[in-house]
Amino acid sequence: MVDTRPKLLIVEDDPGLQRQLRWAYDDYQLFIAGDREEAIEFLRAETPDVVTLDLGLPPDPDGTSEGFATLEEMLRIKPDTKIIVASGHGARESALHAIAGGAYDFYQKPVDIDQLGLIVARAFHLHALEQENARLVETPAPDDRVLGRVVTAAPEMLKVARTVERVAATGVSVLLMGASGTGKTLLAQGLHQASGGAANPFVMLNCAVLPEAALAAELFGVEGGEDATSAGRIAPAHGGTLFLDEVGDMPASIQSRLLRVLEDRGREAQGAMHSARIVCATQHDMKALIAEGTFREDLYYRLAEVVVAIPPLKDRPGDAVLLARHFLTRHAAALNPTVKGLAPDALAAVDAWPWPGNVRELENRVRRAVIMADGKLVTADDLDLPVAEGEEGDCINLRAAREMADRRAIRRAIARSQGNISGAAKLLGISRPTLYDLLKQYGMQG
Ligand SMILES: Nc1ncnc2c1ncn2[C@@H]1O[C@H](COP(=O)(O)OP(=O)(O)OP(=O)(O)O)[C@@H](O)[C@H]1O
Repeated sequence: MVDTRPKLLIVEDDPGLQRQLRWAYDDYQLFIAGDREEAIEFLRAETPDVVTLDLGLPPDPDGTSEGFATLEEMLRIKPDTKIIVASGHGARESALHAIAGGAYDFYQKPVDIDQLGLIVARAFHLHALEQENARLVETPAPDDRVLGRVVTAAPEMLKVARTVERVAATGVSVLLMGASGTGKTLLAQGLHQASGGAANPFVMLNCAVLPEAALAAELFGVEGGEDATSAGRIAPAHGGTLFLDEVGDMPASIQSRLLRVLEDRGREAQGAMHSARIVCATQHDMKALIAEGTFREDLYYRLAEVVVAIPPLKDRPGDAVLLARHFLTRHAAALNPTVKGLAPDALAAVDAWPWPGNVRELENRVRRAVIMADGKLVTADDLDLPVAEGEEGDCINLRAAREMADRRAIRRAIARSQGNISGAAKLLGISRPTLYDLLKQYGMQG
């Protein structure tokens, strides 16, 4: 059977530690190298995503020169490898130096297997996110779209889209249930497109917003009126799709009238064929509204022949990052073409945030971040999201933490010196060329 576990390479010359580490990682395919040559061989042959590297390797087991040479060579061969370096007692300096040289993180010897396990798991997670991001950059957007404009790769949402597609052709009434911003309107539009009546109008009426009289006029028409709407959206021969948003807020009198119309329509098969198809949406628990007497049960069964539950964004693994990329590309083109992507801390933050406002919140944050970003990459700070901690709440990626702190300080100094680079450098206590180097390194604008 093919082993599909992620690959972890351990570069460690101490046989005792090798044994200890070999038993510690059941979740990964392990490769253990005792020196640089072996490590490079494994890297080329197995292309592991994550490597733990002891800096003290033969022929310099008490120094760090061989470890640094291995680090450099590995990153040259496979720059996306997440390399976690081990530093001995009092060797924090060399660990920081390794991070400046491209290592992902470090851990202190003697090895604490649990702590190292967390760092390794986080490295795999981040690597997977970066790969996903790179894949999305390369993949033309329409591949991740269903029902025309719904962007998703989550099985939970693909199932929803498939259900909508299937019912589109049948003419049954559909109730879309989901929290605010989950995409109910978008799905209703998708359903309309997928149904034969796409050439006919898509009419949306919000039952929570329209005053009762206006809602009644829209639905049932105005006596004596002459234009198309005066006959009412629900009238036979109107065709198309009538989308009743927030249907749970429909006033009682309108509920009764609508039920009568639908019952009549059910009796006249001919009329039904040409009249509008009704799609409803709600963020309320309709069964609870029925139980408390605010919504008619008989009308509910007319309107909800098929009920489609739309999962919140937090329950669609991977979709937040996918959608963030999608909105970033779209808004950057219009608002700030310098912006090209999401920084690693932004990716991790988007992935970790619970998105109480669902896709609408995500789109708003990305739009604002695209406007605010002062470099090529949008950061967690631009998105106004907290930087994601490790799943267990500890282990810091020092390089990312340092970069973020640098970015914040630089931004502040430039703002305070009103864009004057010499002034900003002075405030930061560094030379002008160093500030220019940092601006270049972080893709920021002076
Ligand atoms: N899967 C998705 N792919 C692309 N865009 C999406 C997706 N889901 C939602 N959106 C976008 O997010 C925004 C909010 O979606 P939508 O208006 O459909 O949500 P809603 O559930 O109807 O919200 P509300 O209950 O507040 O009316 C819209 O701009 C919509 O185009």
